[in-house]
Amino acid sequence: MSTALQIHASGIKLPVSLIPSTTKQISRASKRVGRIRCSATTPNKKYTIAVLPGDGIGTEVTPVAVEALRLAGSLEGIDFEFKEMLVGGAAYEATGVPFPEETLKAFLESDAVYLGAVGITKKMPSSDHLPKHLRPEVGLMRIRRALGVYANLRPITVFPQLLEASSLKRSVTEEVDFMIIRELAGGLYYGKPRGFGINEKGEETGFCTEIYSSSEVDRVARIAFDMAMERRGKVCSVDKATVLESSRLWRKRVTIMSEEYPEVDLSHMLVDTSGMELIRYPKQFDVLLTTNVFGDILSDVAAMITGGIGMLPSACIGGPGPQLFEPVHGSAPDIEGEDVANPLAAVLTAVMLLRYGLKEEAVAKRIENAIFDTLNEGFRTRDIPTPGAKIVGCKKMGEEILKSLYVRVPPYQLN
Ligand SMILES: NC(=O)C1=CN([C@@H]2O[C@H](COP(=O)(O)OP(=O)(O)OC[C@H]3O[C@@H](n4cnc5c(N)ncnc54)[C@H](O)[C@@H]3O)[C@@H](O)[C@H]2O)C=CC1
Ligand SMILES: CC(C)CC(=O)C(=O)O
Ligand SMILES: [Mg+2]
Repeated sequence: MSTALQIHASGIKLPVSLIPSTTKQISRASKRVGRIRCSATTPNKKYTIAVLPGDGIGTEVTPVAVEALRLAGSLEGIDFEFKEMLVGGAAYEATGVPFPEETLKAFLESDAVYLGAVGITKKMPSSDHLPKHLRPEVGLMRIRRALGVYANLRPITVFPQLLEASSLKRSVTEEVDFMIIRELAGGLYYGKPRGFGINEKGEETGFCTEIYSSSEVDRVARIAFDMAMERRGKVCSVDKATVLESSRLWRKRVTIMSEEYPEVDLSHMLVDTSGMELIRYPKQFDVLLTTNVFGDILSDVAAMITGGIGMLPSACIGGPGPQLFEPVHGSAPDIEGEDVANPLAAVLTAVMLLRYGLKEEAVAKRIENAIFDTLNEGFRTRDIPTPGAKIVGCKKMGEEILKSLYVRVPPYQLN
């Protein structure tokens, strides 16, 4: 079905006058399109979301997620206020620091924080000339710290439409569905001492410290065990306990925690083996719990099961206030500005914001269904090609998701 389209401020085209903000508008639109089925009422709930597009493709994929949230929310009687803020290289350029005070203040008034990506860009292809505290990535690390989030949920879910998009065989990837839980607030990325020095031979050295305390391990392990209870009851804890003291403590605390969860089957795996097992037989995993650095690396490996890094969303949870939601990918300077980035990781991140942050499952389901439907219609970005697919850009993919939300919603998916 074709609908007139209007260019929204974000550059994404929305179906004209199908931008419902009131019940009347929705029912008018519904009559015109004839296929809209929704349970919208006058907006009765309002959420404020701090939105930080960041750098590179972060600025391209974030508007898609925002428009999906706005539209799906309005269909469920939820009104979002989006407060756009600076972070990373964009913030450094405008304010001289990658994490400005105003951005932090905005967090305190928000119900959730959404971040696109930070990092190097075509304009700033390296940040090596900057002191560490001014690098774009430090903006993100500070945000995670400021929000007190310590568990990063990275679901590895294979869409059946994308089985041919993976570099792995269908028989390996089919029906894979597991959750990587990456410790996010400690370990190698934050440990002290760290820095540069000169050794006894007069050579330059660089050093970092991986340090975990028992409480840091316990709190993230609890999230993993609780999640396993809701899923298939298995936790695989990944470490390098044969070599690292920090991993020995990790393994000990996870084992102690497992005593509180007799229904959960706990196993331990060394990180190098886990890299291999993720590619050999990923179906064995249900919840994969691991440290900050191992989780960072293994989730990019696991991305290839799903088709690519453009498919992985994440939720950073556990903090006392608003939680943080960010796609797993970075600023991708190699494709920045070309309108080819895959926005699905960003939109799936919006789903996680709704599900884990705001507990608005109905809206989350609407967006999830719209993604499913868009893939069913054959639309793909170029990073996830499948035979016979229609390869489209980032904006067009966004428009198709919005159309799925409005127009193509299969009846079985809604009330
Ligand atoms: N959460 C964050 O903000 C993250 C930031 N970074 C930063 O991003 C910058 C670039 O790092 P890279 O190693 O290049 O990692 P990257 O994730 O930005 O890109 C890796 C590769 O995946 C592709 N890719 C990434 N996202 C994609 C998408 N949505 N659609 C299609 N293709 C996609 C890129 O084109 C590139 O070839 C660095 O400054 C890094 O520190 C990296 C990872 C996460
Ligand atoms: C700034 C980096 C630690 C970001 C990253 O690679 C990630 O969180 O996956
Ligand atoms: Mg990473």
